[in-house]
Amino acid sequence: MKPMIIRPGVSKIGAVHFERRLFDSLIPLPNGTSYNAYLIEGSSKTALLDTVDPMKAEVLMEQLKDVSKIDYIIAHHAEQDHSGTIPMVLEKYPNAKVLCSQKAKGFLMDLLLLPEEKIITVADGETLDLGDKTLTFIYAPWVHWPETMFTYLKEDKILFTCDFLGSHLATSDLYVIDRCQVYDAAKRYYAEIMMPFRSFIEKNLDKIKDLDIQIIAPSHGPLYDDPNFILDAYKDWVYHKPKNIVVIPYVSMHGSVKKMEEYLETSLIAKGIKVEPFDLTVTDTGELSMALIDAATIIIATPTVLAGAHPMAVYAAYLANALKPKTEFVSIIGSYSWGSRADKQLTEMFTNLKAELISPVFIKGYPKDEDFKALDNLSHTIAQKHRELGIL
Ligand SMILES: Cc1cc2nc3c(=O)[nH]c(=O)nc-3n(C[C@H](O)[C@H](O)[C@H](O)COP(=O)(O)O)c2cc1C
Repeated sequence: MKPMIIRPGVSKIGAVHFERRLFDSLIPLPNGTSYNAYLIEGSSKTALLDTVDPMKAEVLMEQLKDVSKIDYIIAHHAEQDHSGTIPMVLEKYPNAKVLCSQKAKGFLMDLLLLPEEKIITVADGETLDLGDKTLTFIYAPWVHWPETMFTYLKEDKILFTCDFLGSHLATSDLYVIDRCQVYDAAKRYYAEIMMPFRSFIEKNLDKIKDLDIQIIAPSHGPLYDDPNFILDAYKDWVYHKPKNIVVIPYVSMHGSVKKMEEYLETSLIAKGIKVEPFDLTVTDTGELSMALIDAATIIIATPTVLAGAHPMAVYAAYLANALKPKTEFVSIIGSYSWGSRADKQLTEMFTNLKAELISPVFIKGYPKDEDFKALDNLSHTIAQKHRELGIL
């Protein structure tokens, strides 16, 4: 892909990775992704903002073919999808210096084996003069690593936010065109990457609130020429209370737990509650993570396997606990035949959640009348809790 001009002297380069389907050997990428780098050519100095994943190094090097000098490589974040091609760029431009936060210096040396003398650290708020363009570095710790920083380009009112506010979305569009598509991709990205750092996101949103921003340029996905589109979405995901939604990740081997889940689902819907069930055997973890953003209640549903919860239910509980959603209530439903510690095992996993535990419903075998009554009670309790929270 050819460089795309954002403003005179400012272009988006980097690579769009349409065919990639898994990130960090962990995160499904239904829409591919991109590694956005930016070239800022001032009247006296030239800066390259981030690089690309080494898988796409040749795309970046081709774009730099006619760029005669780079004075600075700004490394916003040491993760290799942005920093991994720095060594190759340094080989082409041996006089270039890498500018990064104090914390990033060690990471870049550890991860990429960059020589110390190539790196200059910048302080929070420090500026860099490129001639007719001025960069201000803004430390933004924990979105999503501790060393992350943003760059603000004063003359053009562009904020480069690296992973923050980005989306895993491969598109040839420079800016957001299809808002629904980008909203979904950005929400998925927030859920999987940013949600565990909600308190830091609040601080970082606060830090940039007085900047005059015309364009937000993240390191993944299209740029925002209407910054409020993504800022308002983040405010909703981060600050607003959870919604009247129960997410039920479930797994069933022979139908007992499935029957319990269906019964509970019907009972909750009848009370005016939205239910989002996820059959864990076929669930895209990104879809589940997105659902967790807004869910007031999470119910994990599992059979007993080797005295504990089904491994897929363990994974769902682990994920919910690791992502730290705003969820207010959690519970477990499940089935066993001779003995189980699955409910205890799962409830003990929710160490990060500030959620109230509603008594689990754990039954023997296939559900019977008294078990349906217990599920009705559970649904009644959830409705009451949602009412008290003011969301039902
Ligand atoms: C591989 C396997 C291991 C099981 N291990 C246990 C166990 O350790 N303790 C127990 O009480 N039941 C155990 N069970 C029985 C199931 O938990 C029980 O039949 C439950 O009702 C299954 O729910 P489902 O129909 O939703 O799969 C096991 C069943 C299977 C297939």
